[in-house]
Amino acid sequence: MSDAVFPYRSIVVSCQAGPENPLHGPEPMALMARAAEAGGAAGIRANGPADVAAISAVVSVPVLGINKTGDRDGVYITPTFESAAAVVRAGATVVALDGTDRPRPGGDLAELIAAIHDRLGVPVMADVDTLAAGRYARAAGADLVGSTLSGYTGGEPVDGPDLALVRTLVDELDCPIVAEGRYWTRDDVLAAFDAGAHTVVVGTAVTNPMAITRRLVEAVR
Ligand SMILES: CC(=O)N[C@H](C=O)[C@@H](O)[C@H](O)[C@H](O)COP(=O)(O)O
Repeated sequence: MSDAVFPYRSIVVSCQAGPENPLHGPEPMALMARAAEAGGAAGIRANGPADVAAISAVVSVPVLGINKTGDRDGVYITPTFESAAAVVRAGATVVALDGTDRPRPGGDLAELIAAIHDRLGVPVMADVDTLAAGRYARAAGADLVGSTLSGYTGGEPVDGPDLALVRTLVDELDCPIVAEGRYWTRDDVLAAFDAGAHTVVVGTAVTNPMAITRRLVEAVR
């Protein structure tokens, strides 16, 4: 398997903190990113132009930019060309976006990906929830496909990573597959690579002390 944006079998760390998190803001996220890079992360996933700019200024690994906007019930991860352009202007060298076939504010997925390729000159990772969405996104021109949205587009909350989806995406699609979403342990990560993942993105388990603490506190209740 060739390197594609990230080296084969690498860990990318997602450095994101919402407004409810005391670590919210570009400076804490830039420190998180530096720590992740020092620990061996091959890339950083980050949300919004301010965080992407702060992180891009202090790390030398690729920054996978997203731009979350709009209603969480619909397409909110980099839904439009402008949202993608803003994170590329801020320093992202690859863009991730919602690759599902749900209605999207910016129009057709294939047109959006083509515009990002042609006008911004960066590769695109499609965040998907199912094999059908993975096929749709790859046909629309996505360079990488990730399992990011599995468990987040309806239905019951899911516990643990969706390794089955990673496996089927690897089997069915002719592009690197990124395992993302609820990876917490070394075993989780190794299982993703065993399933054929090219890269694993880990967020909460590395960069969200609030969630890590809550998990431990709840375990001993
Ligand atoms: C569904 C959605 O919006 N996922 C987001 C995508 O950028 C982030 O909130 C996640 O933290 C990221 O995918 C990493 O996943 P985890 O934090 O589980 O390791």
